[in-house]
This record gives sequence, structure tokens and C-alpha cells, in this order.
Amino acid sequence: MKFAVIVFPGSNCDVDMYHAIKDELGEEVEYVWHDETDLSGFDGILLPGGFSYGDYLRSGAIAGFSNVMKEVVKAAEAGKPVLGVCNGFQILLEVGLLPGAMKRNENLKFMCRPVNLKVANNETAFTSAYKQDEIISVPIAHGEGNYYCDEETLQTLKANNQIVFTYETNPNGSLVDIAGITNERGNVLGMMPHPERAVDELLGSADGLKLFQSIVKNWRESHVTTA
Ligand SMILES: NC(=O)CC[C@H](N)C(=O)O
Repeated sequence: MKFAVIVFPGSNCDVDMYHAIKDELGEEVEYVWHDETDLSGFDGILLPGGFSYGDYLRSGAIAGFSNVMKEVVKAAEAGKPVLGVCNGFQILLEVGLLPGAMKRNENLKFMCRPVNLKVANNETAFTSAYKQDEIISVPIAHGEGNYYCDEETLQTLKANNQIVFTYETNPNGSLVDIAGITNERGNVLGMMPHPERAVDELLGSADGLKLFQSIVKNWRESHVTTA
């Protein structure tokens, strides 16, 4: 499986994402600059964290207008897996691939520390290797991670099981403890915690690895036929 790690001016988790895929997962991966207008050679798209365009206006607001995001939308519409982590999640919200918006953390502080997450839905292409309700440790690092949506959207998210990760203890004021959601189709996931920083026990946790393994397993099941 071949992944693209999209890089914007100000991305700072692109190298961690690349390392997670290449060295820990053992899959193909390439960096793709934000000006790129063709993602047809990739099977999965990864939007890493960081401070694209210095978080000017709102986190992810400017990156949402980049050339490559038009292609990311096309890839999502074609059913390819698209994962946005932290700033990547914020960009997915800005382009409307995921519903809702991100507000500043309730305490108005940037927070960087490990948190416990609950796998609230393990029947997705991103979480099938986890157990339902499994508690995993994955670090957060954000100033704008306070997820918000209107009541109607929240009911839709709940009804379709789109809430995939919740915080065990809410660090940022996020609505109903939401840490990660998918689109209705289930092929686009946005999450604030960083699974690519939790791929080796030496880093404090390897709990993020199963997320990437789930993506690959799901892709192989639908794309690779064995004799
Ligand atoms: N690590 C990140 O992706 C940070 C995201 C964003 N710049 C924020 O502080 O909310």
C-alpha cells in the first residue's frame, strides 16, 4: 500500500508520520508538497499535524485552499482512506470533508501530553485491529482541539457511529469528549491525538500502530486477491 504524507508550510509532524509508515509499518510512503495536483498514484492520504501557515486566521483555514486539498477531496470521494491528525483534522473540517469546527481549548492553553482514548467504534477501516471500547494511550499536542458541532450534526454522528475515539478524561472541552470522527462513508478520519507519535514502546506507547495496521489490512482485503 502506498501512502502520501501531505506537507504544508508549517507542518511539523510530517517526519513522524513518514517514519511510522516506512519504519514501523513497513509500507511505501512519499512526501507530497501542498502544490501537487495529482494524487492518483497513492492508495492512502495522510494529513499530518503542525501549524500550517502559522495557524493564521484559524488552524487549517489557509491550508484548506491549497491545490492539493482539491485532490484530497477527490481521493476521499473515490473512497480512498484519508487520515487527518491534529492540524490535519482541522484542515479536513475546513474543507468540509468532516462536519463541525474546532475551537480553542477551553483553558486557552496549548497542551502536550499523553491521554487515554476509548475506541468508541472498532468497526471502521481505521480501528478494526482494536477491541471495542479498548483504552489506548496516545499523545495530544494542540491549542485548538475543542471539537464543536450543532445538535443536529451531533445526532447524525451518533446515529451513524461516526464518533470513533473519545477522551477518557476530556482535556480540551470537546463536545461529548470527541477525540476523533469519521465521515458518513467511513473512509475519512480526523483525530486530534497523534497515533504516529505512539508507534514504539520507546516513545511511551505503541498503541497508535494498530490504527495504521487497520488501514493496511482493510485496503489489502479489498484490493489484493490471493490465488
Ligand atoms: N500538533 C498540531 O497539529 C497542532 C495543531 C494546531 N496548530 C493547534 O495548535 O491546534
